[in-house]
Amino acid sequence: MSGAGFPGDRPVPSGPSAGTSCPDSFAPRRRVVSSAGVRGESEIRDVLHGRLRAAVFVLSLCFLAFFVVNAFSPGVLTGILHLQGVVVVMLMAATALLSTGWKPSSRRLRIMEAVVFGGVGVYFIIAIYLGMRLRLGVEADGAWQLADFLKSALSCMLLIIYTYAIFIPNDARRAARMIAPLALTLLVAPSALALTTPAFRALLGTHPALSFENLGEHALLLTLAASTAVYGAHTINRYRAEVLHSREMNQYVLIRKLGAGGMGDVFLAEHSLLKRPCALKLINEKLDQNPTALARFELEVRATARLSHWNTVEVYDYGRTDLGAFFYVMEYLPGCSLQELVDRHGPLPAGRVIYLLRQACGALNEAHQAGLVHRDLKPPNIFAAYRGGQYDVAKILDFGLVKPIHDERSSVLTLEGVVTGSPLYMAPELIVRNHEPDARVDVYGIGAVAYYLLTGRPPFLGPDAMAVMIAHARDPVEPLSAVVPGVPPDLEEVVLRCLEKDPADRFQDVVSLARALEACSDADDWSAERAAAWWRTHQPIEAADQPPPPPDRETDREALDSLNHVDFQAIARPGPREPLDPELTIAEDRGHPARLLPHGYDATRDRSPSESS
Ligand SMILES: Nc1ncnc2c1ncn2[C@@H]1O[C@H](COP(=O)(O)OP(=O)(O)OP(=O)(O)O)[C@@H](O)[C@H]1O
Repeated sequence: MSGAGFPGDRPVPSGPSAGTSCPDSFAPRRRVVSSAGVRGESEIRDVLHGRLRAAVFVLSLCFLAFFVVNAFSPGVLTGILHLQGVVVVMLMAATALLSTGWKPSSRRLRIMEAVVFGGVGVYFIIAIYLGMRLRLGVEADGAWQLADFLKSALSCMLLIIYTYAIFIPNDARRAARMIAPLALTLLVAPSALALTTPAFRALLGTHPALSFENLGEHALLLTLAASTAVYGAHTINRYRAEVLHSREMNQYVLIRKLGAGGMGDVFLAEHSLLKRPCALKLINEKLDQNPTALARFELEVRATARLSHWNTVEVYDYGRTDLGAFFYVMEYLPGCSLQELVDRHGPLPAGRVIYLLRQACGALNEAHQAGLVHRDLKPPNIFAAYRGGQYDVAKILDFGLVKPIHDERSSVLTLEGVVTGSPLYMAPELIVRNHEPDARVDVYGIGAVAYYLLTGRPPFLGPDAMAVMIAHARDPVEPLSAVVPGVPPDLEEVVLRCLEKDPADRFQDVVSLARALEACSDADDWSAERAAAWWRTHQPIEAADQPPPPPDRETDREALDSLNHVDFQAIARPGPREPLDPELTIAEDRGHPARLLPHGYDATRDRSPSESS
């Protein structure tokens, strides 16, 4: 047991001065490598490259067909024919270029896409303008010819719009940004003609062929086509995203969903090469569009990655999927959160609370020494995990609200509403803002979590979030022994001191809090052995979450022998990958064993404190 009051056999800072006297000991030992993003980027590029090539090829065939038909039709302007010929040659050249080994960046591909479709739009403006002027000159049935011409121009434009929507991968917003100007090109030429040609103006709205009802119908059709094209692009994009999310995310294979939080879904996943299980948190699509939420997400990842304490969840990686969704990967924690532990088994005995929270203090001490305050400590954010062959290893996660103590920028980032964090466990100074939040906010958080673990309810309850927050700021907390008889007085005193309204009246840091917990009479009442016995009887950890068995030496030797006969060329040229089959469920496909914790677990089961000990 360390002098700072933190249990566990891992190297942890051993005193209040650990961080300040030797800041290097808190230097980041892990680095977040966003390799996933790198691979995702090349995948996006490849998808875009192939799709753009197909789109340009289809367009060049369509334009070639019209060029051939027009070349043999009388009455087509030579100027338009020449222009069409130029467009055909350019589209074919672009198809040929995209079919060579040339590997442009995504940005260049997007520029090329804009040039191709923008060029087609410009061609349409010129061709429609010239074509309309030509037909206007025909004396007898000019207006009817003009209307027919507009109708066929409309059909061609619909073909182009749908080609764009089907082939080019886009989200709805980007699809709209490209499709709307394409659709509007149909309005540009008639508007220009109306401005420059009085004869056309005279026909507009008066001649039955150019009546406003007729033109309005065209406009309606165009608007509907453009809207369905945008919606279609969005749907294709989302369906593809769902298929990808359901199976693979860069180099991670998703096995099953672990749960969902405020920022997004969490999946049990496996690195495809390392075969290491991990938890992958995928940020919500809605938040994806929100720069503040994204900044908060990155802050969460970076803040956690700066910490190296055994009782802080380890971050392995972060990046973006090929569709641009953010995710990060952390160590997978077999076990459950303290919230789930109390939900399933009722309030915890004093010794176990002390055992878990002293470890949490160790992790927080490192964060505080590094200038970070968690600010959102709550039972769901602390895990009782099975790690390194030990049970009840406390792990702090979700550093989403971590705030560097003197970082103005990040304090703004956490301000998405009036206050951030869970109202049930929130320190008064976060609500009243009469005091700059510092590490003592987390001392309050630990006290509130301890209150919940010992009594099964948070320190303050109320009809809504505001009522609870006001209670934190104003009302005296009900003594724990009044809620649950039998809470040891010394532990109750520690918890109530953590929950003092004025930070000056609390423990001034988590080191003194850990020492006070260690000094409680029940501190030695729980141990690694007791934890192991409890988990075995109450909630066995599945074999899938146990360390893998030692390797079979015979198999190893065979594997080594086989290395002498490796077909390196085959490795350099991997065969085609099996297509994704959205019908398969992830778990079935992976042949993964059943869940660690069954869904629909009866929360009222095993509720008595005695049973949970
Ligand atoms: N590293 C992990 N290992 C195992 N399970 C995890 C891990 N991280 C999260 N989970 C589980 O995934 C679910 C969602 O976690 P998450 O942290 O997003 O929830 P939350 O704390 O409610 O989120 P938030 O604080 O953003 O509102 C929870 O049930 C949690 O138990």
